[in-house]
Amino acid sequence: MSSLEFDKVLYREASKDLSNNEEQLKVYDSTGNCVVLAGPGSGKSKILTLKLARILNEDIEAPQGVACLTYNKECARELKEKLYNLGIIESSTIFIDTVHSFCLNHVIRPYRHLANTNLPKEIKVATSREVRETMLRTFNLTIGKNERYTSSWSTAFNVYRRTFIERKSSEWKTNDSDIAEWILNYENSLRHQGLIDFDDMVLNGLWMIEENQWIQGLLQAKFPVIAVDEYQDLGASLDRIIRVLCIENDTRLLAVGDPDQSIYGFTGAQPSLLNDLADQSGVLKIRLKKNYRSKGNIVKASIASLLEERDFVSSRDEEGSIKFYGIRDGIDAQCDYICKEIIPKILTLDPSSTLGDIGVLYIDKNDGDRIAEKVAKEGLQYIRVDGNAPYNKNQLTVWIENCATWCSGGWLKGSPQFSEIERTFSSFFSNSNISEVKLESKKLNLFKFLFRSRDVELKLIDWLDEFNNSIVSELLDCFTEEPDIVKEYDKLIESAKNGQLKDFKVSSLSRQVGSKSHLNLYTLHSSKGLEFKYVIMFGLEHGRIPWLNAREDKINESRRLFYVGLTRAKDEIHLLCSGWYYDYYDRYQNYGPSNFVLELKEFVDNNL
Ligand SMILES: Nc1ncnc2c1ncn2[C@@H]1O[C@H](COP(=O)(O)OP(=O)(O)OP(=O)(O)O)[C@@H](O)[C@H]1O
Repeated sequence: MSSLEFDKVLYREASKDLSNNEEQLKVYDSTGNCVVLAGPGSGKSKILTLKLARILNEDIEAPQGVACLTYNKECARELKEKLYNLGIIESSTIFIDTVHSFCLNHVIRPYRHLANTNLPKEIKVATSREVRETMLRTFNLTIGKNERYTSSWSTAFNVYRRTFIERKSSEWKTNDSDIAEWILNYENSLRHQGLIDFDDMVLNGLWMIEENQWIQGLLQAKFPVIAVDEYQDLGASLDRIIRVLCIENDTRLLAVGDPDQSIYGFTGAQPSLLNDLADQSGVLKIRLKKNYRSKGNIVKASIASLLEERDFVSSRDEEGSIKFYGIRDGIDAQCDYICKEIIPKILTLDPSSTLGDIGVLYIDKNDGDRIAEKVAKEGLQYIRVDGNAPYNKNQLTVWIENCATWCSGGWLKGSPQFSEIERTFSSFFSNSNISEVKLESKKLNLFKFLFRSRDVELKLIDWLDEFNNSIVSELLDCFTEEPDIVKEYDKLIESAKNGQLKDFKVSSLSRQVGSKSHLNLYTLHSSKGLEFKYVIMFGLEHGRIPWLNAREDKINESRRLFYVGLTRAKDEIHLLCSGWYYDYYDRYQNYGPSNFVLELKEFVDNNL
């Protein structure tokens, strides 16, 4: 059997799963623009991957390809892995990456010389320090004459820039002329430094596409199909790009998303954009109704939390449970209760379960500090994803995680593939003057290191030490202009030496999600897309979720965030609150439990 035939058999096998779901089958058989609107756990990711596999095998022939746009690099990596499992190997005809990367690599870099833009000749991306400094300096020149710079100013700046994308419109100036002026000064200042930032990539990508029909034609010739995952989070610029290419032109669209899970308002994302796109003429709108993840009562309760009707039903027979705990004292007492009462009870009552089945979800990184401290005191190992986590994910740390995955068994499964690791490694040198011969010799060294380090039992710090000595220390020269990237790498090393990752093995670093022996600690935002048998949410106080005196759109977004947390659970939800918490000014306040919890409790008590 040829490898192509093998691929076809493999994805047909996988698509058998769809025979129990008429709506998924409609997506699978669609031939034109298709938008899938569906709730959590309904198989959006599954159908996106299967349909992409089918399109690649049946509808597209090299050198044409498919562009698949995702919310962030981690989503892109997950999608590549799922496609790989269906026999689809990344090649030059499959682009899977962020919208920023699409705009930079397929619009700005190739065509900016031929289009009318004010972008610098050499594209240099501003570091976060350069962005911060330029924002502050231009703020002081404009608004700062009368106001003090706070983080809410930078949020307002970003939301404005990402919402009012049409600079010729009257809205752009009139909505808030001070912020509009600040943005223009900021962008001019970046240009004087020969820099662009991430928003520039998407905005300029959009403007270039909109203003140049020949770019639309070239993109369509290269990528006759565009797929978008998590559409609800991708913001107004991406929405406009999709409309130009797929609604006003003939590029075929496959988009999946869930407006109820739109929780990134600060990126300019609005849940209405996806609903509106699905209603465009010529778009096949499909709603998936079965929830394969959560037991019945969890689906019912999560819908009730939205205060709106939804027709989702659980495909599971069992009921599932939602438990409420009013703890007298504040967040520390709740964390204590989780560690000493709830987790041991879960593990005792369900002996087949492990810490990896439990997700503890919270509002912010300070909650992460509180729970991590208590969990460590109890001697439990954990994975933590929030702003105070041992290190943040960036292109370098994610690449190191990938290398760790390869060493701890990935090499056997081809996941990740060495070619993927090698390609990212080469891309780090793209702005250096390294000769081909030298790069080849570095790649060989990388392969030798990874090959001799294939051992799941290796201590993480020993693996990192050797990796640093043989490969990474030299690689850091590529990031001299990106101190933030190096800072996160240093944090990773420090944490493996003396901090939270001290007793980790190399296998624990690699793709930590899904580790059986680690408790999962996540902010509600970072839990998106994940699922756990048991979900514990704490710190659910009024004033925290939602904020005190929040505007209606913010309250609605907080409600959706609460919904995202609830819908991560397969079997059981545990909700903790006390009413007490330390506010922004470090005052110990009691505004009572969150209304979201009170409303849900009433629903559960009366209906389930
Ligand atoms: N037709 C199907 N039959 C059986 N299981 C399915 C089917 N479709 C999806 N699933 C399973 O349901 C679970 C949820 O699927 P998936 O992750 O694709 O959902 P999702 O809609 O992307 O969820 P979320 O929006 O919460 O991230 C997965 O375990 C998946 O394998």
